[in-house]
Amino acid sequence: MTLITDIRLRRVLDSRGNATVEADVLTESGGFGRGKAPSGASTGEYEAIELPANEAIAKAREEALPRLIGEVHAGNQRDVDAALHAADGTDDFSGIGANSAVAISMAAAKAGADVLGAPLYQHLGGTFRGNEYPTPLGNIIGGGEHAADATNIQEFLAAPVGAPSVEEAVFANAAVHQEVHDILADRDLPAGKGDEGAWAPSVSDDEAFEIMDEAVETVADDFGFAISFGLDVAGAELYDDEADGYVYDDGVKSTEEQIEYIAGKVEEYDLVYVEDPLDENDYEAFADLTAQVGDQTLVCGDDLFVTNVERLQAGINADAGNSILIKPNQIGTLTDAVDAIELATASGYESVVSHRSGETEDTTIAHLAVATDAPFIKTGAVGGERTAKLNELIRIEDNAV
Ligand SMILES: C=C(OP(=O)(O)O)C(=O)O
Ligand SMILES: [Mg+2]
Repeated sequence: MTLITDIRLRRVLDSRGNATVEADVLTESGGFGRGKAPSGASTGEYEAIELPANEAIAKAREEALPRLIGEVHAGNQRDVDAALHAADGTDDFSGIGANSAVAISMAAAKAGADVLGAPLYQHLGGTFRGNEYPTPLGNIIGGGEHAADATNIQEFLAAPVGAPSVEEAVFANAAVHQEVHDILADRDLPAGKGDEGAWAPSVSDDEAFEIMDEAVETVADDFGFAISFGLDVAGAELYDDEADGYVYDDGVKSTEEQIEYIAGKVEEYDLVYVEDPLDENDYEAFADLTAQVGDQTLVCGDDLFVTNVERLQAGINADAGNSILIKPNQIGTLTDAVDAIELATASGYESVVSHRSGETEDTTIAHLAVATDAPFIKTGAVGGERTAKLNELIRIEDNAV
């Protein structure tokens, strides 16, 4: 029933206005699924390779489609993804492009779910999955590679840890976003938005910490539950080999100073989440910070682990971090992403399923987070390509998909 009978690939727009790959998968019994590849800006050095959309489409048509159409069942996700790897023939999807691979992988999963008549999260997670919903981490203030002339730290993320439901959590994050707008207006600080819809004011990181703290407290009082906050430092973007340290507007921090700085902020603001606080090649520094604050906060590897089981295993061996960011396009297929989540869970690491800064209206990651019982999902706070996932989570919670 789920035998793949056709795959169509096309170029569509992402949220930055760049071209990305959209895949349609059709099955023998009329099942249909559509997936779109997102795209990063602060990409990790070890990520799977995204090709220009036209090139990725041409390569996938030539190499992958003959191995999938009439050959593989969309309901067997591991077979679909193994065929994508075989068609690619490299370690990093540079043959057909991770953008073609992930679009086809997600489209096949949706086609499989369509034939089964089940929601995607049910197809991916099975009937024995847990009944947890992820807490959404909402990007509220940001800079780094996502906005010019703004904070050095890439993302200040609201974390509504006390929310009684996904719906309340999503609305709390939107309220924090609005509250920050009001605080910025009171301080006469004009702000545009970065790639993910976060405010991108020209303020110091210290001022951004203060503003976040004030905003989450105000909204927590209004909503009546705890809201904390966290960071994506995107440390690899700040680290500079020549400077031998982390380059901030107000000076360079050595690795030891960076560890001390982040540990200090975890204490001062009770941060619940710190992503990529250090460079993507520095397992040792991650381990040092984790030893200091890992019992208080999630120390999450994004560019460090790139959703890759080998890099995650190296981190587990080194006690580096205690959680992993999961971005399916960073590794190329849903199977690889789920393998990383399973290794993380088995090793006591938490998984945080994530969007990219360049996004589409695709909602697969909302389903993946629920399917795998991920405790957090990072998918913005506002903006159509972000609310596509947030609203889908609300629907999943409401049994309305
Ligand atoms: C979402 C992120 O940004 P990008 O997609 O640019 O890597 C991130 O760094 O976590
Ligand atoms: Mg990151």
